[in-house]
Amino acid sequence: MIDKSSKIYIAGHRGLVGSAILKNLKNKGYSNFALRTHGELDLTNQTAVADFFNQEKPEYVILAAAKVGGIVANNTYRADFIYENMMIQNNIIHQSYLNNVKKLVFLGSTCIYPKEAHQPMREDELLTSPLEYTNEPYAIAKIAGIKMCESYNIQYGTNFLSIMPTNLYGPNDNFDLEKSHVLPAMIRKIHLGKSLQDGNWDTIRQDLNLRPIEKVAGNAPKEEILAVLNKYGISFKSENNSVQVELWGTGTPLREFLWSEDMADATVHIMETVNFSDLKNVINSKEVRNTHINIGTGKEISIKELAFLIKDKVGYSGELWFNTEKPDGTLRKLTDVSKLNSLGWKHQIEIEDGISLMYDWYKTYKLNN
Ligand SMILES: NC(=O)C1=CN([C@@H]2O[C@H](COP(=O)(O)OP(=O)(O)OC[C@H]3O[C@@H](n4cnc5c(N)ncnc54)[C@H](OP(=O)(O)O)[C@@H]3O)[C@@H](O)[C@H]2O)C=CC1
Ligand SMILES: C[C@H]1O[C@H](OP(=O)(O)OP(=O)(O)OC[C@H]2O[C@@H](n3cnc4c(=O)[nH]c(N)nc43)[C@H](O)[C@@H]2O)[C@@H](O)[C@@H](O)C1=O
Repeated sequence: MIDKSSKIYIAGHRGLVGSAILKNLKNKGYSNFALRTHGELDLTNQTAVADFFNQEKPEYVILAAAKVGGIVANNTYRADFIYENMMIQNNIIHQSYLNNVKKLVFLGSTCIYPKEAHQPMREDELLTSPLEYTNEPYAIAKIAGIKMCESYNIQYGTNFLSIMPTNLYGPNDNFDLEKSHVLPAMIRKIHLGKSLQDGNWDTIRQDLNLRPIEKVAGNAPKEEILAVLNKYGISFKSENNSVQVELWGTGTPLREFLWSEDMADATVHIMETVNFSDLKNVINSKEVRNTHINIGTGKEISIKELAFLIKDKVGYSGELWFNTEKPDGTLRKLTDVSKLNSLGWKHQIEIEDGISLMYDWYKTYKLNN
C-alpha cells in the first residue's frame, strides 16, 4: 500500500488524463502533490526538470504530460511529436531514477503496436512488424519510453511501470476541429451542425468565439460565420435546404474508447498494486521484455457507428459526409485487456453512456464558460 501522505508528482495535471488522475487520487485520500503547469515548468528543458526534482523530491511520479493530438495533428507535426515527447519522457524518467523515485507510471499509447498486429493486441505484439505511418513518430517516442523504463528497471532496479491506453475521451478534452481526436471533434462538429440546422446563431457565435478555430466576433454577420463553418466542413446546402457535416476517412476503421476517469482509476490502481520488482526473478526472459500493460475496454466500434450514436445524442437530423481524402489511419487496434483484468481492474463506463456524459460536459463547461 502507498502511504496517503506520499508526495506525488503528476506531470500534465491539467490535461484530459492528468486532471482525471488528480481528481481520482484526491477522492482516494491522497493529499500531497507536487504540481506545475506547462507555463511554470517546460518539461522539454533538462535543467529546469532537474531543478524541479531536486527541489520537490517526489516519491511517486505519474507521467501524463505529452504532445498529444488526433490523426491529422500526428501526421502534420511529425517533428514536434517525436522531439517533444522524447524530451519530456527522457527528462522525467532519468530524473526519477537520479532522485530515487519509489515508483513511476509512464503513459504510452496503443499506437505502439504494429499496423497489422494480431487482434486483440496482446502486450507481446510490440515490435513484431511495421507501425501505422500517420503516427509513427509519436509511437516511436512512446516505444522509447517503454524501453527506457524497462532498461532502468533492469540495470538500476527502479520500479518504473508503463501503461498503454487506448483512445481516451472525457472532461478537459481538446475540442480543436483540426488537431483533436475523433470523439470530441465529432461532438463539436455535429453540435455546430445542429445549431446551424436550428438557425441558432447565438450558440454558433458563442462556440466559435469561446474556442475559436478563427475568431468570430459576437455580432459577426451570418455570411462570415458560414464561411468559417464551411472551412471546417459544416455547410448549408441550399440545393436541398439541408446541413451537411464532414467527417474524415471512410468511417470503416474500428476504434476502442475509454472514458478518461476510468483511465485515471486504472492508472491509480496500477500505481497502488503493481511493482516491477515482482518480476525480478525473470530478468531477460520474454516476460520482462513486455512488462507494459494495456488499458482499455476490449470493445470496439466503427467510426461510422460512433458518428451515428453522436448524431442521435445531439438530435442532429442533417447529413454526415465521410471525406475519403482524409486519412483513416490504422483500421483496427483493439486491446487485449486480459493482463489488466487479471490485475483486478475493469472499466465502468460504456461508450453509449460516455457519449452522453461527454456531450453534457461540452454544453455545461465548454459552451457556458
Ligand atoms: N487522449 C488520448 O486519446 C490518449 C492519450 N494517451 C496518452 O495519455 C497521456 C495524457 O494525454 P492527454 O491527457 O490526452 O493529453 P492532454 O493534451 O490533454 O494533456 C497533456 C498535458 O501535458 C502538458 N504538456 C505538454 N507538453 C508539455 C511540456 N513541454 N511541458 C509541460 N507540460 C506539457 C500539457 O500542458 P499544455 O496543455 O499547457 O501544453 C497538458 O497539460 C499522454 O501521454 C498521451 O500520449 C494515450 C492514448 C490515448
Ligand atoms: C489516440 C490515438 O489517436 C490518434 O490515432 P487515431 O485513433 O487514428 O486518431 P483520431 O482520433 O484522430 O481518429 C480516429 C479515426 O476517426 C476518423 N475521424 C472521422 N472524423 C474525424 C474528425 O473529425 N476528427 C478526427 N480527429 N478523426 C476523425 C479518423 O479518420 C480516424 O479514422 C493518434 O494520435 C494515435 O497516436 C493515438 O494514440
